[in-house]
Amino acid sequence: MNDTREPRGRAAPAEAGALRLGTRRSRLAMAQSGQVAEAVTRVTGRPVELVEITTYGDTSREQLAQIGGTGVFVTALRDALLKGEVDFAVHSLKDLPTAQPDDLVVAAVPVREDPRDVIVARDALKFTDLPSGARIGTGSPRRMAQLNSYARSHGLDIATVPIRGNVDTRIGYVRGGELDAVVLAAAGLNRIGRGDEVTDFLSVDTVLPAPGQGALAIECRAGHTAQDAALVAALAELDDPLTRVAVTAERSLLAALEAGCSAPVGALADLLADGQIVKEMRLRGVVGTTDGTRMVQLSTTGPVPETHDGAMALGRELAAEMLAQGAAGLMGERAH
Ligand SMILES: NCc1[nH]cc(CCC(=O)O)c1CC(=O)O
Repeated sequence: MNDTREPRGRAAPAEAGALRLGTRRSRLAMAQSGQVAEAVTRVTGRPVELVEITTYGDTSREQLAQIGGTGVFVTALRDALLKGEVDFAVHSLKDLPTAQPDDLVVAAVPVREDPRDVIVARDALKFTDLPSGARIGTGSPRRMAQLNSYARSHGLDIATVPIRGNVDTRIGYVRGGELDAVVLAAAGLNRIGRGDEVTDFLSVDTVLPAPGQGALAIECRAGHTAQDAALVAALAELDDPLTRVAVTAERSLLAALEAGCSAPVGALADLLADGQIVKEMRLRGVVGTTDGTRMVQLSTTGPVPETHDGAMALGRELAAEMLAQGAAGLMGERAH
């Protein structure tokens, strides 16, 4: 067992052996890790072994996962990477802090899933068919702000109700009759095989998704050893450059607003195509108070940025315009 790796203090992946994928054990994390594991085996020819990383958050109550819990999990996965206990990790990009640690690198951002938010409502109801007085559960200030704003401007009498918990718990509120609907991300439901429970897709014109929603990040050590560098290079094959440029712009906007993953910020970069030819990219951003009374929503359209710096600049520029319109003053509050 004691091989030559030990004295270097950092276990490198065994040559041609299994790659170790660090994962949380939640249903969503296991599903997306399993899906990425298959893709990684396809491009590297190596088996992938899932290594469950448990944290205080996993062993205590689910609530913690909501109260800044994602940060706790990301940190635990990153620690395992840095210690050499695992070779790579898969994160939901929308839960990943915008600051990138020096010793780690996002080796791939695979093709994005559906970025939209959806509702799961009783009686297969569509969003606009929810009756007067309907109660919609969501713990996200971003979703609350936009749903309440839409309801105000369209004379819809609905109430957003703050809830917490995993997907099962949330959908359980609808099945149990406590709520008329809950809002979730299409991508998460699809990944755990529950996409058929969606009763309506919210147009991104109504609710802009969270920056990076629907996209994954495959993170590795930044290539200080030959094995690390080889893995980073191999995983690059799973990168989708257009998804990466879009999420880079969205996350740059989030960072420039100095907002965290629980802030009421929506952002989406989409590509305007002419047939198969991508023509331009449009970046939209929104910030609002959770009651939906005050919103700043802007967009910009231009050539698809050709570099990382270009995508970063696009996000920063839109954020600067939003800040000039008072965005900072709308981000102070939090959901109860
Ligand atoms: N905050 C929890 C979370 N983080 C990632 C997803 C799934 C969607 C995605 O990968 O963007 C979800 C669930 C949800 O918002 O419904």
